[in-house]
Amino acid sequence: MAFSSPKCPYFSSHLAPSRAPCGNHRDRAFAAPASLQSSPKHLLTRLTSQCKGRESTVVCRQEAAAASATTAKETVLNGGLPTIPSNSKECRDIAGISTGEEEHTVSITVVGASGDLAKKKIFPALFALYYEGCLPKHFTIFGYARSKMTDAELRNMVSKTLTCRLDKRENCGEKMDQFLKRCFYHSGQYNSEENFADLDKKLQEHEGGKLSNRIFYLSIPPNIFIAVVKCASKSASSMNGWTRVVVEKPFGRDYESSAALTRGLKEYLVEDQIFRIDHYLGKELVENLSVLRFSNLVFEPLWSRQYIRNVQLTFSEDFGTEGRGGYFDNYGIIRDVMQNHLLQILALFAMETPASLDAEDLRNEKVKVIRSIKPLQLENVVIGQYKSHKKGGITYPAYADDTTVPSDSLTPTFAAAALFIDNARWDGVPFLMKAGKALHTRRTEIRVQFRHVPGNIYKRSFGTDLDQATNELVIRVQPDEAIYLRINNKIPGLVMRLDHSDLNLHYAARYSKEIRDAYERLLLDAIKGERRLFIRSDELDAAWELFTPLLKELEEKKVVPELYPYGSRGPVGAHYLAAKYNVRWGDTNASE
Ligand SMILES: NC(=O)C1=CN([C@@H]2O[C@H](COP(=O)(O)OP(=O)(O)OC[C@H]3O[C@@H](n4cnc5c(N)ncnc54)[C@H](OP(=O)(O)O)[C@@H]3O)[C@@H](O)[C@H]2O)C=CC1
Ligand SMILES: O=C1O[C@H](COP(=O)(O)O)[C@@H](O)[C@H](O)[C@H]1O
Repeated sequence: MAFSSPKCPYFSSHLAPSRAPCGNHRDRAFAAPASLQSSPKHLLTRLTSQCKGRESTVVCRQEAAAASATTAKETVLNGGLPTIPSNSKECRDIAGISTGEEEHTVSITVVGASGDLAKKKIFPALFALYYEGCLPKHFTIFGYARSKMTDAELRNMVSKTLTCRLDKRENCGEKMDQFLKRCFYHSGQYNSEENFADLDKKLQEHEGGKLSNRIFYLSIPPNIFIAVVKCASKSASSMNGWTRVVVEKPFGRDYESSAALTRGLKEYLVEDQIFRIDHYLGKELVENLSVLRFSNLVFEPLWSRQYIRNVQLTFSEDFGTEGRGGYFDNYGIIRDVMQNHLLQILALFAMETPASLDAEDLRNEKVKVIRSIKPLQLENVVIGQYKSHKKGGITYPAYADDTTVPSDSLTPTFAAAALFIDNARWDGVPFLMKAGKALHTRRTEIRVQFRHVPGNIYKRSFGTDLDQATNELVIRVQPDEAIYLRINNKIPGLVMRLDHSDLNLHYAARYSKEIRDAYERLLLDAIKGERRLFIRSDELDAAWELFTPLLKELEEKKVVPELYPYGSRGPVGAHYLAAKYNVRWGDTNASE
């Protein structure tokens, strides 16, 4: 069975039944009539000739597939495999592509292969999957970009960023060579159907007439997403298997541009083919959030306004936007981190229990809770921008010192916000978000501060500051992944003195395994067709609906960000904001 390699446990173990790909067959736009499945080459010729010259090749292909489906009653199109009921073993196999290894191929085209993300994340993640035996037997990776490069040059470029697992290094060099032999390059324009048709020919050669499944990973600036999707769908989509498109953020810069992007994508794709990446969803501890909540009796009953005083979601980086100023100045930290990464974490934290782990059930709950968030008020938001700072003989630059940033830029590099969820579970509980660049440390965490113990008989032992004595649950997403619960205990001895201690699940101590990069998990899921960790379009709409009015107000009123020194803890305003809701940021304690 393909993909059920004994070395790669992920296909069998955590593959939640995925109804979407089998239940509604929405991948049809790029699929093939079953009657023709036995002869992909024949199919290719037929469909191409039928659709040639038609205004919408995609629609033409859909029609061809639909017509064939009515004649061949037992037909199905996702991957050209037989119809099977939702949630069945076979359905999972289709989602996981684990049918006859010899008959199918997966081709992954990294569009924008010459770029930073491709080099830094995508190729290394693909190699890590290969190294673990998680890619199918017949796979091919193509880099696509305008830069002129030979296959050898691509391989040379890619080889510089591949690394071996710390915990498994055997045969690494050999594996790298084998992996690189499966990587190819095709140079082309992003808006040229002809260039994509040439790519298609090369892909077909590699597929060798086998059932073809294709992923296009759009690692390019968003203004060219639609041109690429149009060309890829018209000229290089699979004729007899599935075609999926992985889309990188940013998905627009406000509600309108995001909706326009979605509309543009949906001219050529159906929703189930679109895999919008928010790489924070692929982070180990973000995925673990639901496990923590829903599989531990000790937490779920406490997960509400009754016991939780506030929730803090913080993202901080100890470096600025150097080298990315041009991109960043058009977006700012609210769009770059809050509207996506932190909001997604909030949604997972605060949602109701999904009916199942099915992607649609989970995403339904996330959408619901995002929609329940009260409109963001300007007075509940603080923005900042880092300024130059000299420390230890080094001068750290101001954001506006970047030559690609206008010197009078008002773009926030820091933001803090208080959000409130208008539902029975969370009424009145402040969810405080804080995200910033060029701060004193790099850390992402979720911090839950519980209420005071009512009528606490030990209150005298805590002095006047009862907040110091409340329990805190911290999920440290990165670095040094950990989940710890702060409790009160007696200091051993004959006198009654209390202390705070942490019950600590420290991943490095508990597990010898390296934590996987988020892109590995997400790429694997895209190959399997597992959509749980990808953003659905209505989720995206809800996220933009929440943030767009605030962003517009900030821009229209030209709100001036509070300056904070590079390497500091950010603007003081963030503390006043928290204090307004009787909250103290937990990450500002000296011990943190
Ligand atoms: N880099 C990162 O860490 C992250 C990136 N992202 C997103 O991922 C995507 C890719 O990021 P990244 O690799 O940094 O981007 P790059 O700016 O490096 O662009 C990728 C490739 O796209 C082509 N390209 C760049 N600008 C243009 C343009 N104006 N018109 C046409 N083609 C262009 C270039 O290839 P060529 O000239 O060879 O065609 C370039 O190598 C972007 O959407 C980005 O926002 C998201 C999260 C993190
Ligand atoms: O999406 C983004 O994320 C990175 C941070 O990602 P991480 O995995 O390194 O934590 C951030 O630096 C960047 O500004 C943003 O676009």
